[in-house]
Amino acid sequence: MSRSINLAVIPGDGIGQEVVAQGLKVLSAVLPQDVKLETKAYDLGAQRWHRTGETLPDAELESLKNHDAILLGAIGDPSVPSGVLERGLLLKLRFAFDHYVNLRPSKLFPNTTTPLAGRPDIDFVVVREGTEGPYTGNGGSLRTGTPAEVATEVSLNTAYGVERVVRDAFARAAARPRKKLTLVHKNNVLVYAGHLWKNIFDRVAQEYPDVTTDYLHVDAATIFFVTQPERFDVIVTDNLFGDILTDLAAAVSGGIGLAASGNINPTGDFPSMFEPVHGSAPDIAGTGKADPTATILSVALLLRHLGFEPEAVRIEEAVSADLAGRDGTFRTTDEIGDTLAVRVAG
Ligand SMILES: NC(=O)C1=CN([C@@H]2O[C@H](COP(=O)(O)OP(=O)(O)OC[C@H]3O[C@@H](n4cnc5c(N)ncnc54)[C@H](O)[C@@H]3O)[C@@H](O)[C@H]2O)C=CC1
Ligand SMILES: CC(C)CC(=O)C(=O)O
Ligand SMILES: [Mg+2]
Repeated sequence: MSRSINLAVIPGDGIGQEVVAQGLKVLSAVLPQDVKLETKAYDLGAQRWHRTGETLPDAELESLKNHDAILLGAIGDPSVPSGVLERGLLLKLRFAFDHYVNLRPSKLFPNTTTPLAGRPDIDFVVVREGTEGPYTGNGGSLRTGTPAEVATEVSLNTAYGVERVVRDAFARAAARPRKKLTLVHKNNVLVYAGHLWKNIFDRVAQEYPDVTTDYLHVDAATIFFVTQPERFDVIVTDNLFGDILTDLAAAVSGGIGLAASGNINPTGDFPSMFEPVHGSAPDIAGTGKADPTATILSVALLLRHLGFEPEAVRIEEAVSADLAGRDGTFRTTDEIGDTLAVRVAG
């Protein structure tokens, strides 16, 4: 049987371009010869916007649908008004392709730095809702720019949207050895959205008697991410809380340069999109300091999603071995990519 991967690549802005180049290098190196890899690069991001004023034209959105998956670097640049690309390109993709499961695993690899005492055993996954919450653009501003300005940014939560992501999280928890699922929200204050989440969570829990469940308010969850991260196995939460918690998760488990993610469309109606958790890091773009490992681990998630499990494991093992061997000597983005490409090929 001949196998192939038809991959869309959106390098995007800042370090996005640098880390995606390394991700592709490792992807090419890990694939067996009988797998045909076709890539198509999409020129989307700040440069395109400056040139044409476009963020994500319909023709490109249509074309992106024809791929097996998307590899994205990062979107956003200080030269573009805040939100234009983040909303008009990145979130537009996540919403248009119904990426309702934003999967963000955290693992403390050997020999990596953590600010936490005692190197706790961190191995959890955040299932962040990806299409609703306060990120839908459901807001507005009155008397803009005046001292009497009023702004709203309403969090949208539908029973349909919450139930499908909660179900996905229960299924993931049931498939893991510890079988534990924590709902994180803020239902002591956000009573409407919070109770919708909690009620659906409790109802679906009845179908999973083997899964231990837990609930934490998001503020308390931040305490436990730092003091007791080993208590977490699978976490399900809304779009905003999940965004914030996963940067914190990255910071305690080796750094933002190691944090991978997948924007999954579980129904397979649209291509899923894989990207590092971090952004375009304008402060280090062009310096060679960007760690491409997060993107390379996102490539592993992409391969697993497409059914290339052995290749995904090879990348994860190569990263683990590479991190174990790091002695603190600075290596450029390219050097890390080259090393990992050699490791996965060997
Ligand atoms: N998925 C995406 O495309 C995302 C885009 N952004 C956008 O990126 C731009 C910058 O956002 P920030 O808030 O500064 O977040 P950021 O994640 O780009 O950077 C935060 C800090 O982490 C460091 N960092 C990030 N990735 C790193 C890597 N691979 N290796 C080493 N250090 C790394 C940066 O140097 C910076 O000090 C903004 O325009 C923002 O909207 C932010 C987050 C996600
Ligand atoms: C730039 C945001 C829209 C995305 C973000 O910070 C994230 O998905 O982690
Ligand atoms: Mg974020």
